[in-house]
Amino acid sequence: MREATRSRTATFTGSAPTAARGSAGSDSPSPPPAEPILCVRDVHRVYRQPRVSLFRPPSEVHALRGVSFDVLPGQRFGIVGESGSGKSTLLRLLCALDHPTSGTIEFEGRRISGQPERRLRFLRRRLQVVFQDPMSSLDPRMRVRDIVAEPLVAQRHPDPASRVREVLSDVGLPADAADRYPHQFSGGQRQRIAIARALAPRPEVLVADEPVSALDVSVRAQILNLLTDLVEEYALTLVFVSHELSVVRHVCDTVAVLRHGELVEVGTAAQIHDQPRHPYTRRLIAAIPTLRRALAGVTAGDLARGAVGGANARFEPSSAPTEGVMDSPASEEDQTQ
Ligand SMILES: Nc1ncnc2c1ncn2[C@@H]1O[C@H](COP(=O)(O)OP(=O)(O)OP(=O)(O)O)[C@@H](O)[C@H]1O
Repeated sequence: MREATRSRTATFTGSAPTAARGSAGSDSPSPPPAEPILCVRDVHRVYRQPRVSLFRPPSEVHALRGVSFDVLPGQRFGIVGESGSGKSTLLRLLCALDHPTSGTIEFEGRRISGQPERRLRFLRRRLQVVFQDPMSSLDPRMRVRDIVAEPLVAQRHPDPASRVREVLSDVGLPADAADRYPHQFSGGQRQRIAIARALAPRPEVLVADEPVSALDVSVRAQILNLLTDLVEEYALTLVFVSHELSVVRHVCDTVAVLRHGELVEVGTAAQIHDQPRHPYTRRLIAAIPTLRRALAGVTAGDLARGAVGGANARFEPSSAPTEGVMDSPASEEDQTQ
């Protein structure tokens, strides 16, 4: 059965260059292609449910079906798909929090799939995750200082306290935030804490799992802006998972479209948006309300270059990608001072 599925597998390599890496002049010889930082090959994940009663036979869910792609250093790689398409499953595999039923995943050429935890220590600092819901990802009994310091202590950082202060400032939180507990913050601020914790050990890869979808619409733009700024500042490789193509389009330079556990299309964000090849991608684009579609035509690169709305153009709440109404001003709640 696995073989039958494999034969339907398409292989993609996300090879779009990032804006950050820039392009050589037409006369210069092109630089050698970068080695992928993440390499996913023919990955399947089958969830097997044991028989729980005489009347309930064992069942299987084939959540990923032969997924293959590369993520290059510095790339902002978006994975988009509807609910149940396998995004969270794929994300857990990329972070080695779960392992494929078959296929391989490598981080800088070192296999991380199917490895015991003791062989994954090198990965834990270098790849960090921001989860969807900051309320459930932050321990309510711990002060922010200890939450953010956790990965630093694990790696025996020489001065966790000063690194905590530094990274809290990087995410726009006041210094006294360190003494408080997660419930004393707004949703947007809690996501800033989660981002601070992820960035504290200075990872090379940041994986973000629907990082704004649990947030109030009025603070989503602020968190997206913060993430894109920090990706630049920390020279991160970003893997960004979302069910909203318009969000992915804003944040990422490369987009992979996942449907029923298969990658149906991978391309530059502009290609996917302007010339989608797969009918499913076209349906995702058609599902973006018209105004959003026009705004989604503005690339993050345009914004960064100041080609739209001046040099300091930002995602505004009214243009921030969302499913819902986004025209309300940024809430006072998320002001950090
Ligand atoms: N632990 C599990 N046991 C059994 N089936 C699972 C498990 N986790 C996920 N699935 C199934 O695998 C498929 C893919 O689920 P997954 O959560 O990866 O999708 P998703 O795209 O992240 O969805 P959502 O956006 O709703 O979170 C679904 O059919 C889901 O029911």
